[in-house]
Amino acid sequence: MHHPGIDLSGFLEAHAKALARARGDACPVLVIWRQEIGDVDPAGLLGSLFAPAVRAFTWISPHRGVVALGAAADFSGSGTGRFAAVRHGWEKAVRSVAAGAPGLGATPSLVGGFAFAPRPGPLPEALMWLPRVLVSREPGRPATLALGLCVRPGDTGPEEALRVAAEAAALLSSPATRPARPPSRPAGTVTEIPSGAEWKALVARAVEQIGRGRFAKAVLARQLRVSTPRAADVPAVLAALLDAQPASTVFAVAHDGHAFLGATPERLVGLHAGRAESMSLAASMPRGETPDQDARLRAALLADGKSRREQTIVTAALREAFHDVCRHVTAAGEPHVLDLPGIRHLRSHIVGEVADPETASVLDLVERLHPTPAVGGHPRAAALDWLGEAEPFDRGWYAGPVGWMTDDQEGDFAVALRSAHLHGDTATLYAGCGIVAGSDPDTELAETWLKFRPMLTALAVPAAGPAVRARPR
Ligand SMILES: C=C(O[C@H]1C=CC=C(C(=O)O)[C@@H]1O)C(=O)O
Repeated sequence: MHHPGIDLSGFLEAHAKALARARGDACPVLVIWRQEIGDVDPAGLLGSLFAPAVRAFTWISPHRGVVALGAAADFSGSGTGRFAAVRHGWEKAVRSVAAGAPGLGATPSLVGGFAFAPRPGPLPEALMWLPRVLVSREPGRPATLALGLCVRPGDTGPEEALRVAAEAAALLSSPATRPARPPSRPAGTVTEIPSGAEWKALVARAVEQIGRGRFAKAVLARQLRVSTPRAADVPAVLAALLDAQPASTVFAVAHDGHAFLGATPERLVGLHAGRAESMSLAASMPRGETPDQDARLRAALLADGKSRREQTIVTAALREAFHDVCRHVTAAGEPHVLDLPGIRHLRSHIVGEVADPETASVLDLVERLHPTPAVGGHPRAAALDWLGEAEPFDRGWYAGPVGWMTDDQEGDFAVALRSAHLHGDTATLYAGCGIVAGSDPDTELAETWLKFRPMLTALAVPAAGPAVRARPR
């Protein structure tokens, strides 16, 4: 890996100006220093990112890699206003930011995400932050480095800036090798919450509620709690996910001794140069064992009326939300099949131009879209109400928005699916299934195992055990 050194004098100059301003105005000033650093692969830095008690972030999609270390300033919020609170907090902060290299302003500044529901859990219900060190790269372009720092009126000199620069230098000079996969180890105990039988009964209850007209679709989730002999190695799990799921977005948030990570195929929304993009992803089918069987299952998914209805509900909701804030909305009526290792889904794209790019914020789009009927249900309120009664756990950050944004309120958020929450020696995995009229409890239960499997494999939990062996259809 070859990269130009950090422009320390430029960063220190920006810091000195910010310090003068902080003293003059008697209030803190944020500094963001950006520069191009050439040929640096964010995924190659994962091995040095996840030290205990350090805030860290990863978001690596086929179109952008972002890794970040430490936090210079947090932006949070609570309750139903949490998205707007982060948006306004960041808007206000940006007005007084002292930024170097403004030409690189379209690169990520804030990273983080949101819990599924507006409720605090082990991780906050909303947490976006300005990292101390952020490396970002789009394929075919040089990587950029962003250094973040909060300068306070009482600061005496550049010590903190020098520490940030040293953290960046240490990260960039870390060996650019992906960590080795962890050796397979005994699973310890695996607990299903709720049990397979109980969850199937809930699926049947959802179908009954649908029959009574309470809602048309609800995405019912369950947990797998895996306790392992020792804490999982986050970089190794991420490396395994990157290897196995190249078409997905591999993400991780480490905060306060908790890590939440996964490899999701679903993009919630991206806003770039005034163009908003989302996807309608729903309905699942396993991959075949042979090319012939695989082709048959693929055709069966496209032809399956129940699957098509399940996905159409998502497309319609996205289209409606896009029409509220965008013009020239295009949403393909016919879905494509997204083939992933072990599983496939129906997918279609929704694109629009935001009506007012000057005032648009990706967080406004996130707020409007989340939770889509791919993870909540339809109608939204009725489905969420029932899920709140039915699911015997809090979803935490599972199925919530996780991503990044720029100084200009553009950015990209994925839906945190195929994910796990790691704390100590416990990994809590999540999987949910869209239930509509005609859903079959046995098939849905088998589908949860298809969705758990990539994370179980990445955690090196042996694929034995009666439940893990269960195969659908
Ligand atoms: C809710 C999940 O998947 C969603 C995305 C694609 C297909 C889905 C399904 O077939 O039910 C779900 O709507 C999950 O993976 O936990």
